[in-house]
Amino acid sequence: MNELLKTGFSEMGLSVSDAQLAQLNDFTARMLETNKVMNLTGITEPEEIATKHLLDCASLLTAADFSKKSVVDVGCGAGFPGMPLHILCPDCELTLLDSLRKRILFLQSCIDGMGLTHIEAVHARAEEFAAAHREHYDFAVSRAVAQLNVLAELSLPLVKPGGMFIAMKGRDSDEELAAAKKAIAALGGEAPRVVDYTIPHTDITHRLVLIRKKKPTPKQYPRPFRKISANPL
Ligand SMILES: C[S@@+](CC[C@H](N)C(=O)[O-])C[C@H]1O[C@@H](n2cnc3c(N)ncnc32)[C@H](O)[C@@H]1O
Repeated sequence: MNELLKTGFSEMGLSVSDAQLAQLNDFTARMLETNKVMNLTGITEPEEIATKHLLDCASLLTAADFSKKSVVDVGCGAGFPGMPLHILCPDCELTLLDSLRKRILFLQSCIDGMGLTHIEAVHARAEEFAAAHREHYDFAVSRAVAQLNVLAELSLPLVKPGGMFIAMKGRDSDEELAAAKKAIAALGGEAPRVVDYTIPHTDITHRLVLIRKKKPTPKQYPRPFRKISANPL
């Protein structure tokens, strides 16, 4: 796995230390061990973890500078993209957020066991977390959580004006983006900028959707989840 990661990061223009590689391995081992008793990931081959999880998530670092910035990972699941992002950029202030308690307990055990700092794992629904953390973060990031019009209402309220929401999507997301245009504008976001990338060592092309927040989100958002899903913006 280390050779794949080293050459992959180098292809992406990212530098990674031996200590960071060891941490990525440590996190992977903890995830696979816990995955035996808890559903964390369907990807269990080390090579696939390297490409489809670790290198994929590292693509965020090619699009923005997270150093010393506050970042929330909305719907982080087993820690993606947040954990690799934080291991590769340890001075970002990261909040891992998920509505499933057992995944947050797993992540807390990784934070404690690996001695990580500048990172917290929070059990909450994003739309409820916004009540106390509205416009608090420089960045929100998210992968594989919801359609963009719904995800924007979960994520953009957490971002400061001038900050950015980055959604990790597939390359086939043109229609989804078009359908989210109105929602993004209503929530205070600028029109998205899209960056497509191919994950090193694969022929998989994914997409970063970068949404700059230009003005505060109106107070009526986010709505309770039943309203968001029944009547998406
Ligand atoms: C398919 S998983 C994706 C996990 C991870 N982001 C990844 O790419 O591997 C979606 C995660 O989003 C979480 N989730 C869904 N809706 C949420 C919400 N409103 N607030 C917080 N977490 C949410 C779920 O509990 C689940 O862990």
